[in-house]
Amino acid sequence: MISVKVPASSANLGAGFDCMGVALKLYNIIEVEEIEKGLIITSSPDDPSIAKDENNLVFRAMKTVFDEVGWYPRGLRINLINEIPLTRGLGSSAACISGGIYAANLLCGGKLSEEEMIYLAAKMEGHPDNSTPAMIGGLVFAVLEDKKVNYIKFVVPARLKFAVFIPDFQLSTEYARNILPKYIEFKDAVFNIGRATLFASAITTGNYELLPAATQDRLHQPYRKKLIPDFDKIVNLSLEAGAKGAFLSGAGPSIIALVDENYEIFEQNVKNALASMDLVANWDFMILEADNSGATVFSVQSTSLKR
Ligand SMILES: Nc1ncnc2c1ncn2[C@@H]1O[C@H](COP(=O)(O)OP(=O)(O)O)[C@@H](O)[C@H]1O
Ligand SMILES: N[C@@H](CCOP(=O)(O)O)C(=O)O
Repeated sequence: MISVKVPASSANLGAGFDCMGVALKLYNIIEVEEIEKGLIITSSPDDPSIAKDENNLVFRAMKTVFDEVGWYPRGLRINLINEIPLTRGLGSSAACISGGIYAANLLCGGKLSEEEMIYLAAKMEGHPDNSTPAMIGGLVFAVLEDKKVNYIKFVVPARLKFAVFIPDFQLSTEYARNILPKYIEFKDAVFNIGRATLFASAITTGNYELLPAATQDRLHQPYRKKLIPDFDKIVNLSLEAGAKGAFLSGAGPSIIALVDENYEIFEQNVKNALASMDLVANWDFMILEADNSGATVFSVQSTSLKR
């Protein structure tokens, strides 16, 4: 059996719609093994929205690898141990896709290169901003091209923390993409290019004072925040408590605030405020570090059946 550990991820990071994302230290584990025949899928905690047949996202990701390399297991057992909350903007689907591709590649003897896996994952997800950090870790700047992903991975220092606010309701990425406008104004495109460029420079040079300005967005948040009660309240709370920027995580509904080494004071202030605020949803709160490793093998026992 092969066990693969794959991180959550937060995409967009403010202005970098579909091209920036970071892996986070919150993990799903995918255990796979070749069996004589059939497909057995188990999941814990169990969730009715997780398919247990060929529609399962991890299985579908694995199948893209088998189709690509022309090797198929006789049968397959998949066990999913999930820590990443579903449909909350923390890359649960990217974790399934990148982790499934990574596990399938191990099962078939490592026929695909890392670049090929990154491309297959981004193609399946439709954008590379979650799938690439889920695969290789770090904070990634990535563009999906015709046949490859062009990307740069930045190894995130431990002093930068990610304060994650997770509400008790879901928002599917598909839905949150469909409500975006087909066209945007030229000035909004200019606004975002400036902020995304500033973010890339500020984060890689450690100029965190620029992050509140660099994480502003006009491409997706103005439209999506209407679907997220409390969005402005949580963002303002974070900024008042000293965050270096606060924004929607991926398509939402989770919100992320960037915090530096003063995170313990930030954490205390936020927890106190959350307890007394009048909010529509219940918001879970946790402080995470970036994961700089991506999908990794947890353990390998025997891999596939003898042929
Ligand atoms: N652990 C899992 N196992 C199987 N499918 C999953 C798992 N996690 C997420 N999914 C699939 O991904 C969907 C959520 O994807 P999406 O709407 O993109 O949200 P997210 O922001 O969490 O990636 C779920 O409805 C489910 O179909
Ligand atoms: N760039 C995408 C990112 C979606 O991330 P998810 O974690 O919400 O699936 C978008 O904003 O649609």
